[in-house]
Amino acid sequence: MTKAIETDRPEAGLGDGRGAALCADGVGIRFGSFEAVRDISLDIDAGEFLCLLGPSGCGKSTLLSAMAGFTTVDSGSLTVGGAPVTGPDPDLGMVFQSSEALFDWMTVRQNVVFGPRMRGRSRAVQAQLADEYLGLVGLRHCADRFPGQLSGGMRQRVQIARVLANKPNVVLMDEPFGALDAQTRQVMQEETDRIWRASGCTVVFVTHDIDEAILLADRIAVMTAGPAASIKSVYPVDLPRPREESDPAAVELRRALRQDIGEEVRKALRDQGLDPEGDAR
Ligand SMILES: Nc1ncnc2c1ncn2[C@@H]1O[C@H](COP(=O)(O)OP(=O)(O)OP(=O)(O)O)[C@@H](O)[C@H]1O
Repeated sequence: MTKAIETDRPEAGLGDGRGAALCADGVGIRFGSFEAVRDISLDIDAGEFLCLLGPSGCGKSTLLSAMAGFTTVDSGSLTVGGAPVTGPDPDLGMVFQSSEALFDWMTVRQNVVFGPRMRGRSRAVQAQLADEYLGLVGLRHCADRFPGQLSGGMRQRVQIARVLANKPNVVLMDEPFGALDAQTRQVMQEETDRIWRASGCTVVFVTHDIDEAILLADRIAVMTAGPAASIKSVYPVDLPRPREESDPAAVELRRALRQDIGEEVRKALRDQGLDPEGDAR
């Protein structure tokens, strides 16, 4: 008799990790009387890596949080694979800046398989997922350690593995490497490029760092200064991967982005009553 073998096929409604298109159409978000973002429209292709750049406080995290279903939109719509975002969903994975998002009392392996375990996957499937995704982020040897026993960069890798173990079609990353030292950050950027190419999912990545965006993105969307922030411009990044900072096209793109974002930062400072040109006089 042939014994049925449980495969790792996603149950209905969950992602297959292959990427899904994400569409923001006229999105507006308010916090009481404060209008954070206004009329944001973005079409992100399945499997695309999009970076969101903009001045501090413009609304990048707010927009990402709405994409993740944590914040409701007041106008317009957000869809993933054509279906409206109505709340948090394992198909939309979120990687936070702080690795405090990990469960300190669980081992690395238990953290990684938390989502599949909650959805009742068998122990065999959980073991397979832990092995696959800890392997992808290079941490198989740390499976039995606790998050407190890992470095900041390793904890961020565990967060990424935990999100990918849900096989999301879209991964949202909110300044995931902002708290890391420069060397670890560089390694994590290279790892992210490799992991994203291996997984095939759609990524929306918020960062302050222009070089990080040029290294990772297929396209870079620049937001205006808030309040009522919107998308100012979108730059395609037509550079071969892995990317070199010294590539003349990267140098030119960096210059254009610095100028574009610099205008918005100066505008934000003026709105706060500061005079950004004052020091130069
Ligand atoms: N829950 C909230 N209640 C009220 N205002 C909020 C709330 N969350 C965010 N804001 C405001 O919305 C604006 C956008 O904030 P957000 O954190 O999205 O900006 P950001 O671009 O991600 O900032 P940073 O780059 O500094 O992380 C800010 O003015 C912020 O004070």
